[in-house]
Amino acid sequence: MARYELVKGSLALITLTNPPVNALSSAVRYGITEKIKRALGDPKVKAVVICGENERFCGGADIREFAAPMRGHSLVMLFDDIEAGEKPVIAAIEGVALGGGFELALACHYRIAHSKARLGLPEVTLGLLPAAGGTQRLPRLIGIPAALELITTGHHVSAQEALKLGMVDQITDENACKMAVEFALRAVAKPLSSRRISTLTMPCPPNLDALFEAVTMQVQKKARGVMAPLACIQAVRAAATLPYSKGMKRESELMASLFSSSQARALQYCFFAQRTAGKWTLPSGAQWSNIKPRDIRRAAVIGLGTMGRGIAVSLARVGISVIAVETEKKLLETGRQMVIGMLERDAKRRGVTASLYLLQFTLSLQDVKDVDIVIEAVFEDMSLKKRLFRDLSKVCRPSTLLYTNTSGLDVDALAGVTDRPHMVAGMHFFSPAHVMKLLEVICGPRSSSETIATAMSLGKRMGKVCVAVGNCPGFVGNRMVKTYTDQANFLLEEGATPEQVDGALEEFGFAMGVFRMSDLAGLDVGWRIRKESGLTGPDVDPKDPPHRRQGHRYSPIPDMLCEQGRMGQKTGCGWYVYEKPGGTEAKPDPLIQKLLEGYRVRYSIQPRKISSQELIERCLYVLANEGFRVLEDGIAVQPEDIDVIYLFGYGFPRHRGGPMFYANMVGLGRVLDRLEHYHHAHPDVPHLKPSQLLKKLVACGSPPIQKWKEHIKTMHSHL
Ligand SMILES: CC/C=C\C=C\CC(=O)SCCNC(=O)CCNC(=O)[C@H](O)C(C)(C)COP(=O)(O)OP(=O)(O)OC[C@H]1O[C@@H](n2cnc3c(N)ncnc32)[C@H](O)[C@@H]1OP(=O)(O)O
Repeated sequence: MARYELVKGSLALITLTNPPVNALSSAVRYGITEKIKRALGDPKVKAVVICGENERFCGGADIREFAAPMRGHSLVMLFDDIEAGEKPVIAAIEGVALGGGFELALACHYRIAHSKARLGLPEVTLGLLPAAGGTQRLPRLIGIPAALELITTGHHVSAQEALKLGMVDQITDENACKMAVEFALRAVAKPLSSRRISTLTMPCPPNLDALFEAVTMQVQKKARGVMAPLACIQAVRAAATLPYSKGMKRESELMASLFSSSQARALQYCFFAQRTAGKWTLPSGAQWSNIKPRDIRRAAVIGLGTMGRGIAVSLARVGISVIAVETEKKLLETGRQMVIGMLERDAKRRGVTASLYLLQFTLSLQDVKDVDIVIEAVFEDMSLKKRLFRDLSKVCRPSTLLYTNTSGLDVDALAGVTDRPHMVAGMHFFSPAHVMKLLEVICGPRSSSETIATAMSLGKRMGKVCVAVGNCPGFVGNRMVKTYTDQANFLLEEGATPEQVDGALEEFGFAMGVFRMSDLAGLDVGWRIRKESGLTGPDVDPKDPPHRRQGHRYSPIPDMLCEQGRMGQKTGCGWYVYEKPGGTEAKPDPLIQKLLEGYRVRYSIQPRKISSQELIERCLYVLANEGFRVLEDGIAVQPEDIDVIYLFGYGFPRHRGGPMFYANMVGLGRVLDRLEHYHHAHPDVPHLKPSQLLKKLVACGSPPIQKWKEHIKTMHSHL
């Protein structure tokens, strides 16, 4: 796990050998400890270089080992030994030096980095803090403000930034290891005392209290209820106010309070869930590792509304040429200006040149005949989309893949009108498409493995987190979210206010509660969908009373708001009132209170005080319950896929892990009990009825989430 070589007769080269990222597993820690002892004890050795195999220094501690208490060799002791040693030790950083990997580099006397390397202390993103001296050494090296920023955000920095901040001593475009060897031989004669970071005097700014207070407020605002960033601040404060050894003790105590916390477990689950979701499998046996995606160079985007523009930008900024099609000159010109503006702003932010030459705008569908793929992003109207897909069949060359950006319509119905149903699938982007990370790739029953592989690979190229899902109304995300918003509406009927429901959800960790979010997105979006599905408007069965549809409970309150022109932020009022149309500061609206009171009187509903616990349970357990149905219906393959969709597409708080992980943390037995209780109280809400899979898992003793897949396997897959 660590290789030892004697180079040029007097230099020990220690190479970490734990692919793919040379994580500091217990075996690697043992390996380095042994090799360092050998090098420091060998009189022939005058200097030491530490590097990583496969041009990757080290990705930090082995996160998989965090599932159990840490055993084996201590990194803290190893790093103290390296730093205190009388021979210069040089870290040769290629690829990444992250977490424990960067702490290892901080314990060395010099750091040489390749110009493409990235460095950082991302522990906070895993619910932890850098507990191998990172919170004590980094502020001594680069100052408290810069260290606080890096440690509380977990941001990685480039080698160039690292050099500017003083995190590394040199950067090179050549092989960093070779460079470090030459450097080491020169360093032999130099004194080491000023190179031991733990002994350096802390550069303390005069307004220390104000600085820590400001950072604490910033962190609390950005990550409400999240423990790790606050613990990081306390650890850096210890570095600022205590001697090194006492600071280390504080660092270790704070780490102990985080290590087994539910937040740390959730955040580490998210790390692996994201990687698990990328490894898609289809029932045919086709999977990410055995199907070659097509190489995409030319794409067409049909429709230059909000979604189409974002998709065009996402494609062009990764070097794909885009033909954007609109039906009217005015719409085309507006779209063109918006896309160019977005690309230019994006390029300026990234310090690159906007690739405007990749864009072509046209009113003629004929112009897309030679593209590799088409992404349709027209209005959410099935007959319009079918017409377009028929036309695309005629216009496009036979090898062109066709994707729809529908947010919930039947992908197979669209495939069915084309001459190439196996080359049609869904690519459901989230708005704004050039910003939001999630891409649901919808696999229709006839979509070929290559069509799916190409969408997944293209999404990845665009920087998206891609999840392959099956074809059903709303797919995974929107199918589930309906149950959540329905509960929120029912809770209003029963006595809650929008601000109470939102308050509970925001306290739970959502950046925005359901009603604020609906005001931001526009209430008309859901209204149009409800009208199309016959839940409101002229197609409603006249025998249905306003609060029942198709035999189930229905809340007409959102429709009532739309009928009054309350479409959300854009009209200056929705569930809240805003200072002006387009305003963003939500204030409770007495008119909404009146509307709710009138509604309750009309339907003889006795309002009651509803606890935050009930608000959370009703909204979130029903969400997980639908997630279990999604799994049993074979629309998602594994709970990780659902959680990734919710983390990246719906703002589910990461420190709660996603709806399925959250249900698992609460305890499946408890979720089942509460759902039974609520379903008993509301028998006309089928979504509250516990799903078969939830019951099955509870009956099997509530296995850990990673094992649920074994209980789903026998069910029918739509993927
Ligand atoms: C007393 C306690 C003392 C010390 C405590 C130290 C705390 C830490 O060090 S916590 C770990 C901090 N490090 C990180 O957070 C880095 C996490 N990894 C990454 O950010 C990325 O993986 C990457 C290193 C930047 C590489 O990215 P990429 O090239 O895109 O590859 P991936 O697909 O992400 O990863 C490949 C493969 O490696 C697995 N992996 C990555 N890092 C770790 C790790 N630190 N521990 C265990 N496994 C790791 C990752 O899951 C992938 O595995 P698959 O099986 O292929 O999914």
